[in-house]
Formats: sequence, structure tokens, C-alpha cells
Amino acid sequence: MERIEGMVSDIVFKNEDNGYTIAHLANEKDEVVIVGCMPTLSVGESIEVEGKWINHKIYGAQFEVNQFIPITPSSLEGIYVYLSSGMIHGIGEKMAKRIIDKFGVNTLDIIQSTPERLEEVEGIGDRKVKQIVKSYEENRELRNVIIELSPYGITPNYCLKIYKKYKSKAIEIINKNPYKLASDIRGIGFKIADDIASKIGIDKYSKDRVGQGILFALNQSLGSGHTYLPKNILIQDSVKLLEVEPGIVDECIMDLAYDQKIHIEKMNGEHLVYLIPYYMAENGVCKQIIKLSQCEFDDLNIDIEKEIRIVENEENIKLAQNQIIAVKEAMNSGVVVVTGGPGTGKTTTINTIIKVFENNDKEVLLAAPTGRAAKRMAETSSKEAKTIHRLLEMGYATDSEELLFLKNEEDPIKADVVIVDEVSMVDILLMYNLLRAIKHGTRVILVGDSDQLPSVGAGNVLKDIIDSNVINVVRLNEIFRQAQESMIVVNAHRINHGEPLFLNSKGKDFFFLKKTSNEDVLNEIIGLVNERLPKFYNVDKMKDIQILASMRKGDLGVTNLNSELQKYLNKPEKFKVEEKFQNRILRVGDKVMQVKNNYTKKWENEDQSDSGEGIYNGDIGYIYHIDKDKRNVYVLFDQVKIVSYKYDELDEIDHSFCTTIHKSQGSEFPVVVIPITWAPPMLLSRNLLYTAVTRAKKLVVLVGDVRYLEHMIKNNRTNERYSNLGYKLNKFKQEGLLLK
Ligand SMILES: Nc1ncnc2c1ncn2[C@@H]1O[C@H](COP(=O)(O)OP(=O)(O)OP(=O)(O)O)[C@@H](O)[C@H]1O
Repeated sequence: MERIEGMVSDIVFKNEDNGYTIAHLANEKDEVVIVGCMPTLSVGESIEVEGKWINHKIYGAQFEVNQFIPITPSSLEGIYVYLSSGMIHGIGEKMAKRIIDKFGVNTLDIIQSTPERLEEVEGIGDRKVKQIVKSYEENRELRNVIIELSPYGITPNYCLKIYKKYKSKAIEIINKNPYKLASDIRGIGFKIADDIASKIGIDKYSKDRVGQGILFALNQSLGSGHTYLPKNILIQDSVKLLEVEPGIVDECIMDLAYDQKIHIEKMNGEHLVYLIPYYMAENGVCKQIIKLSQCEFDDLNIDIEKEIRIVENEENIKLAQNQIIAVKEAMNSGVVVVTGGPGTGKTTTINTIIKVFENNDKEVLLAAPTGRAAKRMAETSSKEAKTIHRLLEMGYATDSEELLFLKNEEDPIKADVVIVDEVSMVDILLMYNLLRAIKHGTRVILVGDSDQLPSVGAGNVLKDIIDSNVINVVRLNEIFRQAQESMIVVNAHRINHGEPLFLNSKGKDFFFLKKTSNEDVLNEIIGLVNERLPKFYNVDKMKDIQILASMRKGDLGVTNLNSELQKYLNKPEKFKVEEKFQNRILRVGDKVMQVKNNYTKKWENEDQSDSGEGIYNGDIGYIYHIDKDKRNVYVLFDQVKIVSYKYDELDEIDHSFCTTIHKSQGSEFPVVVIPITWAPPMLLSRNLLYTAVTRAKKLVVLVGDVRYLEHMIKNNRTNERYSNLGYKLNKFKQEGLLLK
């Protein structure tokens, strides 16, 4: 396929029935005849056509058009944004301006057809022209997205995200339904999509618009963890978003339900509105967990007491009463939940359960929701542990980015026992996918701490299951002597009970350093991490210490802390390569975190003797090399895995000298430093502090204002999530549908 750009100078023929058009397309070089189905073409329009040259018997050479893309001729701004975006090697902001000052709307034509003319611009020589032409060609489709969308205020970075999502169909998809942007692209809100829609001519009161607004409001609510919204709340949210009357919204909610885009469930006279996958997941989890829990077992003809004693002797340990109950329940139940705070013996219990089953020839599989948590589980059990996604053999559907799990009810996981740790992090969709892949007769053991932050995704799965009292739950509440010596463990429990903390005991592991101004907190943290902690605790400032902040913005938010810490922990040096990307500098040696799951990201070790795929949300690594020519950044994870990121993939990594507490869920660090300062009320909460503190294994240092610490401990108001799993589980019980 070839491509030509130009302006339509004449329309010779147009068949109004089938859109077949013959036109002249002119550019700086020449004028050609184009033919094909182009029903909307008009004279004066700038377009790019894709197709092939044919030789017509009578009319000679013609370009047969396969598809054409309009280029907005007036979007000088778009051309500027594109040229200065950094996507075109060799052009910066100033150069972009000089080129556009010289060539105006013909700029792209010139680059495409007579690039040598670029040399007329001051500062451009033969080499630069070649560079420009090369990256211009490489970025062809992306260019169209930038030119089309930047007049709506969408930055090149977002255009890149949009392009990555929709590829060559980007413009077509947006023109058809701009609201898709708001649900598909993180960071693009309904307002921008709506702005595009109104420019395209979509009516404010059209059902399409109102329907999209309602779906958007529901999608947004997932971000706050809700699996559904009560109808009256959904109407309120939608009215605010769409600026239309409630009656129209109500009507459109019914239409969406008829079209099976949403599901409305009636509960105690209230209407609960679900997006379909969440409705199916909530019902599915409820049904499946009840089914699995009803299973009767007679396959372990063993003396459990004796089996436990064997393991106790091997491990030189005496299990506490509740740990023994947990092991017994695990043997006899289809589903059991084992829950408890830090130091209450969950790991010891899991390990005993594994041993008893394995001593009796049962196959046990281990899984956890994140890569880090799975790694820890593998370390403490000395047995392979997978992420739940891997256990379910996740893959992608052909030709789409849709996640698929190969393990499901038709091809379930083959195991006698599945043990899942850190279940507080599992959302309703993942739990559904997990449970549907577990066959009747496989025991399921769910382990977690329900006082941790709930899952990032929708639902309150672990807490709902525990609170429903429908599934067997064993609560471990004894803090073992060894654990009691740790103020981290003791204070974590005190936080949970809303009690004041033991701070600054000599020789202990939990400190509070009082500083009131943000500046003092910042300087204290830098001093601690850069000098005092490494010196007095013999820890590595990069690898062993993790700073955890509650928010992203502000002086003591993650973004600012990272840029301040970078100045001390990884200073610029003459031979240390660095590159500026918008508002951050990436430098060799920087500590970075992968911020989304990328199951297919390839890694290999240094001598390429080992390789694999999969880098997960929360994985921490170090920038190992930056290749400015290849435009690649290489990051080293787990000391051996080298992963290459193209410049346009760098939104997958963030600096991680400091990370959010939310991102730290499921990870552990030797030393944790936490700024304690003002934050929005929902972030000054008990379970956020609890989650942060329980990430530390050796030392916790809090720096800030004790009033906020006290406030956090007192504030046990967790943000309520609309989730109906607990109610549904209970309904089964009340209606006598449980067998035991
Ligand atoms: N029955 C027991 N008797 C004595 N010590 C125990 C017993 N069970 C566990 N411990 C000890 O208590 C400490 C905490 O146990 P474990 O690591 O199993 O708890 P946990 O709930 O997994 O903690 P965390 O969530 O902090 O990892 C460990 O040092 C462990 O050896």
C-alpha cells in the first residue's frame, strides 16, 4: 500500500448512490487523479489517501484509494503540537515554531514531498532533514491523531495513549463515539470527550450522549470501589455530568437496561444499577463460593491431630488453638477464610496446611494477586506461588486487548487445594474469574487481613465474605511472643484498635520525628534516607528504604518527593546518561516502579541466557541504561531481569524513591519512612496508616505532625463501597439454601 497527501483541487465525478468518486489531489510535487469510494470528499479538503497505483486503459495512471483520512488544514496548532512533541527526532519547540513560521499549513506537505526545502529553515542541514523524514514516516498514524485531537486540548502524550489503544482506527472510533475516550483512556474525562462530541455535532439531549454519560458515571464509580450505584445516586451523578434534567436520565437508564448495557436489580424497594460484568461477577462469586463451600470431603482418612503433631515436630513449633482450628477447617471445608493482622501466624498456618496436605499426596497450588505478593509467598513457603492471573493462564484475545483466562469452568485448575494469600487485594472481577476456574471438590483457602486497604478494583470481597458469616472464617488474633517484640506489629494492632502508639522506645523499631512545616518534614526525610538510616541501621538507601506517602500532589506528595529525593539519592554526574521527558528526568541509577500489569513485557538477563515475560504493577527496578539513539530505557528488575522500554512506553514506569501507600499494598520493605502531614480527609484514615506501617519488616519512621497521626488513628471511617455480595450471601442462608 502507498500513501499520498494533498488537497482536493477538483471533483470530477461523484456517484451519490455508492459514493464512488474521481478527484484531483494536489500537493507541492504534482497533481494526481484519485478514484474510489469517498462519499464525503469536498474540494479544498486536505486528505491523506492509502491505496495503489493502477493504469486505466483510457485515462492512464490513477491512484485507487483504499481508505482516506481527512487532515484538518486549519490545525496549525495541531501541526505545531505534533512537531514539538518530541516524537520527531531532531525537532524541539523552537525549531517547530521556525518551521511553521516558514511553511504554515503546508508544513506537512513539505516534509512529505519536498523535505529538502526544510533546509531553508535556519538550523536545519542535510542530516537533520534525513532524521526528520525518518521519524515522520515512523509516526505517520500517530501524527494524524495528534493533528486531529490537539485542537481539543489533548496533549501529544494522551494522543500517544489513544493511538496505542486504537491504533490506525483511532480517528474513526473517536468520530463515531468520542465518549469511548473517557472510559478507555485514563486521564481523559467526560468533559473533553463531550467537547469533542459537541464539535462533531452530537446534540446535548440526544439519547446517545445521555446514555454515554450514564455509562461513564457508572464506570467512574468503579474507581471508588462500587460494584453498583443506587439509581437515585446514579441519576444525581449523571445530571451533574450532563447538565440535563433528571427525567431524561431516568428514561435513558431504562433504555440502557432494555439494551442490556446495564442491569437493574431490585433490593428492598431500591433499584441498584450495575454494569453487566460486575453484576455477573457479584452473582457468580456468590453462587460459586457457596457451591464450593458445600462440598463434602471424605478423601482424607487421616488423624488430623497426629498429622499436625508431625509438622509441629518437624518445624519445632506448637500451633496455637486457632491455628489448629484453621488447619482442621482447611482439611474439611470446601472454602475457608483465614484472617488476622501482622504477626498472628498466618504464614505459619499456611505452611502447616501445605505440609499436611502434601504429606497426604494432595496437590496444593499457591497464588496471590500481585507479583510481589506471590514472590513473598514463594519465599516463605519454599514452594512455587503464582499470580492469580498466571494461575488462570491469562492471555489476550486475538486482535484485541481483551484479557482472557484459559482456565475457567470448562477447563478448571487441576489441584486438590488452592491457597490464595493477600485476598484483601482481590477485586470482584478477579475473584469471579478465580472461583469459576475451581472445580467442585477442590478446597479453597483464602488468606488475608481485612483491615488492610480494600482492593483497587471494585468490590469489598474479603470483608463481605467475612462479615456475611456464611463461609467458614478462622480469625487469628494472638500476637506471638516473637512478634510482640516488634513495635511495628504491636503498633499496627494498636492502630487497628484506635489506641495511642508506643513511640521512640529505646532500641526498638518504631519512631516518630516531630516536624511541623512541610519544608522541615522534607529535609528530615532527605537527611534520614540519605545519611542517618544507612549509617545507623546499616541499610542500603536505595534498596532497603521505602518512602510511602498518602497522596501524589503537594510538597510531600509522591511526585515532589521523588524529584527532591532524586537530587540526593541519584545525583546527575558527568557520565550518567539522563533524558528529560516532559516534567521528569530519567537518569541511569534511578529507582523506578512498573505502574501497570504488563503480562507480555519481555525481559532477559544480561548475557541473554535466560528470558521470560511479565512485569507487574508494583515491581521495583533501577534504570540500567538509556540508549538515546535507539530511544530505549532499560530497567533492571529483581537483579537479573533487564526490560527495555521504548520512549513512548515510559508511562508504564514512575520514579519510586517514594510511592503511594496504595501502590505498596502486597509489598514489604526492610525500612519504611512515612510523612505524616495534612492530606484530604479520606486519606487521613486508619487503614491507610495501618497498611503503610505493616509494609515494614525492620523499622518504621514517621515524620511530621502528631496531630495528624492521632487523627488518622481515630478515623476508622472507611469509605463505604456499594457492594452487594454480603447481602446476597446472606440471602442464600436466610432462604435455607445452604446445606450445612
Ligand atoms: N504457634 C506459634 N508459636 C510460636 N510462634 C509462632 C507461632 N505461629 C507463628 N509464630 C511466630 O510468630 C511470628 C509471626 O508469624 P507469621 O509470620 O506466621 O505471621 P503472619 O500473620 O504471617 O505475619 P505477617 O502478616 O506479619 O507476615 C513469626 O516469628 C512466627 O515464627
